[in-house]
Amino acid sequence: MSDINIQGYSIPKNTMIQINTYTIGRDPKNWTKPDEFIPERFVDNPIEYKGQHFELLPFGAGRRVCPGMATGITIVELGLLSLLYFFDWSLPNGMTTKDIDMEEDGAFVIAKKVSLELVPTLHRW
Ligand code: HEM
Repeated sequence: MSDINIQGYSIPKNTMIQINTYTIGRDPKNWTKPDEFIPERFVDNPIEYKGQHFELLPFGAGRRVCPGMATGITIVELGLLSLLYFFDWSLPNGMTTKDIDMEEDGAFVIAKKVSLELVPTLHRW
């Protein structure tokens, strides 16, 4: 370990550095309407999540990248796919999408402040 200089910032040796991937992933320089849920933004987009594109780092990057990346993606995709395939989803008590409170809460880990409540109905083909 030694002192280093990165893009004009001098960093003494033994400094602990934390990369704020939350902020990077919401940087308007990289993303249009970064706070909006627009999954289509990833269609035909060369930026992917595997740690090679620093605009999007859900699994980190480099030597300490998440070793469970493939498992994590499989669990999320399979879980989400099952929920969407087998159930139709609606909001309770006459709520509309505009009534969903998207406020976030937390510090190191961010989550929705108010839990999302949905009503699943078994889909019939
Ligand atoms: C969608 C699911 C997951 C996400 C978003 C995720 C995200 C992350 C992130 C951001 C890191 C830190 C990477 C870094 O320091 O640059 C990490 C590390 C790690 N993840 Fe995951 N992870 C997921 C699933 C999993 C699963 C399923 C496993 C194991 C079966 C796993 C095991 C680990 C381990 C052991 C580390 C520490 C690696 C190290 O420090 O060398 N993760 N993960």
